[in-house]
Amino acid sequence: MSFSRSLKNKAQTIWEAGYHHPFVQELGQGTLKKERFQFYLKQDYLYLLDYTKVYALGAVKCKDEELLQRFVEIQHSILTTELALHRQYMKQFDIDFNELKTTPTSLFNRTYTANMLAVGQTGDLAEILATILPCAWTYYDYAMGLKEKYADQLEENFYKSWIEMYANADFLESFSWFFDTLDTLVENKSVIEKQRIEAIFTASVEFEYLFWEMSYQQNLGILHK
Ligand SMILES: Cc1ncc(C[n+]2csc(CCO)c2C)c(N)n1
Repeated sequence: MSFSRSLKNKAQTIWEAGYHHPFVQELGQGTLKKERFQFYLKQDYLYLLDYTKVYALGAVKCKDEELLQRFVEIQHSILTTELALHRQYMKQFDIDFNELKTTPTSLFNRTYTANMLAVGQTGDLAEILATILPCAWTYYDYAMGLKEKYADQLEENFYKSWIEMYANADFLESFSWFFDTLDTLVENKSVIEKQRIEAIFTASVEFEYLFWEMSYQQNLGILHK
């Protein structure tokens, strides 16, 4: 198995814990409390705006035109397609879009994006790919798992469009690009450098787990009750 494809196995314990987190499982069953999803939606919107900036930092470091195109394309698709679905859900929940301007970004959310932005600033392209890859990969993996596990309940599930957006086969094509690009970028790296990349990847998988936990607890930070 190639270096990039084996990264999931390196983070297996926390990867599986994320899938079994009550937020994820209840989303799959359609039983997740609306307040928890509302909290998630607002925090995730704020998260995604920062997340797209990591692609911009990657774009600055691209020496190859095709790579540059990809970074900018993915950034654009998040800013359009993915955020559009979030806005649609906000409408269903009567969340005024302007509310986002006064919603504090939770302490943990800031920690996660600050970590990715730091890798974006100081890392090379392989490290940048390693920090952003778990975001796309865990979502695809979890959404595919939920779609299959709760197939007989999917039609009545309030969160069906969320699951279907992330269990989208189009992602597969982008994954082969992610995997192949990362494998090429690590070709001449030492064992120590590769270990650093694995640690960056695993940290993002852990951050993803904690994002579910934060949303389930609706935890803005220790000073907010
Ligand atoms: C906390 C958090 N992590 C990951 C995603 C999912 N996601 C973000 S961008 C993207 C597409 C390509 O990178 C996907 C699948 C999210 N919404 N929120």
